[in-house]
Amino acid sequence: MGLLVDGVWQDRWYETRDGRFERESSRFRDRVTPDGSTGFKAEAGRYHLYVSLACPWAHRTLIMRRLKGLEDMIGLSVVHWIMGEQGWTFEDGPGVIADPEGAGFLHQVYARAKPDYTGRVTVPVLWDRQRRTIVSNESSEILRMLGSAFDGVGATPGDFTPAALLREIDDVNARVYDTVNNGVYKAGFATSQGVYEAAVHSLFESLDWLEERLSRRSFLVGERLTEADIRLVTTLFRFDAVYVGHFKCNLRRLIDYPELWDYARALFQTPGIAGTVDFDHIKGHYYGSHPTINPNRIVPIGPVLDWEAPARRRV
Ligand SMILES: N[C@@H](CCC(=O)N[C@@H](CS)C(=O)NCC(=O)O)C(=O)O
Repeated sequence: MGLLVDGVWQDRWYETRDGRFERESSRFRDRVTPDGSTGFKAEAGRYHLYVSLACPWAHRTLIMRRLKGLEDMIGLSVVHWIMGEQGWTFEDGPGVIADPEGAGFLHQVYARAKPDYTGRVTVPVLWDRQRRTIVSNESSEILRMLGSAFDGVGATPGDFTPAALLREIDDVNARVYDTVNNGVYKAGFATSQGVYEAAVHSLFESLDWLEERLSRRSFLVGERLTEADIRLVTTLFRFDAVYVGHFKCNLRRLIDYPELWDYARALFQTPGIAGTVDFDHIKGHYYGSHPTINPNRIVPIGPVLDWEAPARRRV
């Protein structure tokens, strides 16, 4: 694990300030648009997505690529689940899909885009084959692009951010991002008791709030699947397998929340989504890549969860 400094890889663990993990903001923030006014026009075959199947941020973009039927239009590379001294790699293994240009490490893809890049080397990455650069490495923005930019060139119809619901989607996303998606990391990477406890309390207050919300409705916003659901569920998929144990988010498990558990299964069973979930990469990554938390890298066998058990909700 490390980062690039002026294009040179340095092996370094996350630094915390007062015991607090602070997520660095993404550096590549361009946009693909239907008309190409940003310099990145939506075209079939032009873009390539780099993901880790372990990573909840990358997972959202993979789900959107699937739901919008973009698999033939946007290429895919999948890194190895272990993030070691060289960061993400393309070392061969089940489920790994190599870089089409033969990079061994993801940091080489970043350096290809910007030879003097300084910053963390994260997934997901949306790569432009034509301009040979990174369009974006910010999952929330890649998600929006995949959700609509390719509609004029053959994407599957379906709007996951309808204008009438956008304000509410953004509001739910903001709380879910801070306390749930990133909340589990704040708890897991905390290096002081107080910081850990505060993160866990905020996380479970939000899960209680989501449980209550889902007792009155099938999905987070409106009576349909929206981007807000896609953003929440990647954390729920990982919750009992990883966050309860490895990140010590153990006040309750996902399966202790009847509505959230039903909701997570309904999304899992939505055509196409189960194929994006890889519990071997998920467990192998977290338990194997964080030596300060799990120095012996032993991967627990359980929990045994029945993701195929019928859900009351239907997407
Ligand atoms: N804000 C970014 C965060 C992405 C992120 O942190 N990804 C993690 C994997 S779950 C990563 O690649 N970390 C490598 C590192 O921080 O060095 C996004 O949402 O796209």
